[in-house]
Amino acid sequence: MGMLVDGVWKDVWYDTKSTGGHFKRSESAFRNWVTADGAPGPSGQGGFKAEAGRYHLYVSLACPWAHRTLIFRKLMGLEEAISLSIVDYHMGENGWEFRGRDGGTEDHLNGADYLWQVYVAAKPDYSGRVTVPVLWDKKQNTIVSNESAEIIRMFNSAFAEVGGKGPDFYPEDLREEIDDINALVYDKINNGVYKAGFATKQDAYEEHVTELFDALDTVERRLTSNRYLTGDRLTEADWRLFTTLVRFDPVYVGHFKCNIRRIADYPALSGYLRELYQMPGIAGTVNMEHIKRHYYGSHDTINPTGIVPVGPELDLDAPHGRDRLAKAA
Ligand SMILES: N[C@@H](CCC(=O)N[C@@H](CS)C(=O)NCC(=O)O)C(=O)O
Repeated sequence: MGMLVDGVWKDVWYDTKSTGGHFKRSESAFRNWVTADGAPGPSGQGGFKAEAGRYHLYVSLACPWAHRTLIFRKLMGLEEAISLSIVDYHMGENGWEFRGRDGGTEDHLNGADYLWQVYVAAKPDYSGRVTVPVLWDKKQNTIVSNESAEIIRMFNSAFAEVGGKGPDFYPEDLREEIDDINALVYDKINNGVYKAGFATKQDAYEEHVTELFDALDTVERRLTSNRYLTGDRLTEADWRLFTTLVRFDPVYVGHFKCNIRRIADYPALSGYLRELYQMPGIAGTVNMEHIKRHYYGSHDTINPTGIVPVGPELDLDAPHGRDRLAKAA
């Protein structure tokens, strides 16, 4: 674990001293958008037109943020159009690295050993964290974006004319509702598990773990009468929640001490998790070995022995029982 300072790699853990034991996530630095015609998107520079074969995605199979982008690449039929490299599950003193073992790959494109080298190739004096996912442009040899929330919107809509297919997961008429639910889910659940798990003071941990479970209770109530978060249509809000839920019982309950309840204890959330997992193509994006080995093996300050627990037994293929709620539109 570390970061780049003026293009030089430094092995440092997150600073929680200056924030009273609270983990504060940094803003993503590369915020350009691929668009259908290459016009600038909501932020950054223009010039990134959607073209088949032009873009490359770097992911970790362990990471919930990168997992979103892998799901959208799959659901929008972009596997041929957007090539992929997968970092090793272990993140050590050099940060994310390419080792080509157990489902991880080499860096097919830039030939890097470490992901930080890809960031330096894009911006030689880059300072900041080196995170996955990364969307790389082979034409301009640079990083388009390292913000998963924005990459999934690009995959959702920019590639329709170059082979992208699939439903619209961010439909006009639901945008306000999706944005509202995303705000809660991001702050209290997706990032909430990290705020609990990376806290270094008891009161900081307790504050975030309590907020996390309040938010899970809210979402459970919503999913008791709604098939999906915004009603009967599956949207990006659901996929954003899914990548945290699927990691919850195997990792966050133990490793991040998010153990007030398990997802298995929530009837609606656990059925909903199984329904999403069982949708075509999704199980193939979930690699439980990478997920467990990464978290338990890479955070020395939390789990110094690196021992990976054997359990829990999970059966994500069990019937989900969600059919009794409204059918997907
Ligand atoms: N805002 C980013 C966050 C990505 C992120 O934090 N990824 C983690 C892996 S789960 C990472 O690469 N962390 C390395 C680090 O912070 O040094 C996004 O959603 O794309």
